[in-house]
Amino acid sequence: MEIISTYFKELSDEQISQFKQLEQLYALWNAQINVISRKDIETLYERHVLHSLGIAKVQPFVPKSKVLDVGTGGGFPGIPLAILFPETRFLLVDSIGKKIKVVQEVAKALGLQNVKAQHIRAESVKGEFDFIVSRAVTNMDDFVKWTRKKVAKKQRHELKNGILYLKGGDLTEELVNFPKATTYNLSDYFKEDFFETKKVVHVPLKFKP
Ligand SMILES: C[S@@+](CC[C@H](N)C(=O)[O-])C[C@H]1O[C@@H](n2cnc3c(N)ncnc32)[C@H](O)[C@@H]1O
Repeated sequence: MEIISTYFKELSDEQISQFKQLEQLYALWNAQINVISRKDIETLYERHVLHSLGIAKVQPFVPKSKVLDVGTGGGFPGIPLAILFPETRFLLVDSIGKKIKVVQEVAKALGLQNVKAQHIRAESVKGEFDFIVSRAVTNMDDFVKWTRKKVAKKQRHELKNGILYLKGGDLTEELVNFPKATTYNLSDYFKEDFFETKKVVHVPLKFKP
């Protein structure tokens, strides 16, 4: 847990308590429904929580903004971001119902009022969002097809509305169709080896009615 307060120094007592509770909650739920690999539970704070919060280093969310997490699995990156940004509204979706059940239980146990979790395929989600976040779901071509009509018109952040995707490795080929994409290295923010190849990709998307 210390790793989180090292990189995020302004946490309230409530946020610290919520981050602390994650270890127990995921140990409990992961034993019933495998949402993260068993060995990853030991590195939960580095590889799941801090990794998710990499998005916040690239673009902090402002109050009243709306964020969609596509293919959230057990709640990553959506749950850590929802703790960090209690005034942003998060919709976490996944096509597997039992994973959404875990997300709902975790959000309830933490008392997160700003999280809704829905069992639905990304393609069927209705609504408009400032940003669509994700990790480990699909390639950028498909992801853009799923999400391009879900971007809000009103611009409230420094970065243009669109996608903030946690990815790793060499993305040259994957991003060839997205000349406006910008890649941010998480190693610029976090010193742990795990982040050496990890990135946040920002793809601005125009509002489409
Ligand atoms: C590898 S897991 C990643 C989970 C989580 N984002 C993480 O990083 O821990 C991929 C998740 O995407 C979900 N998924 C795949 N295609 C989807 C779609 N079209 N709509 C919603 N969820 C989808 C899967 O059910 C699965 O839970």
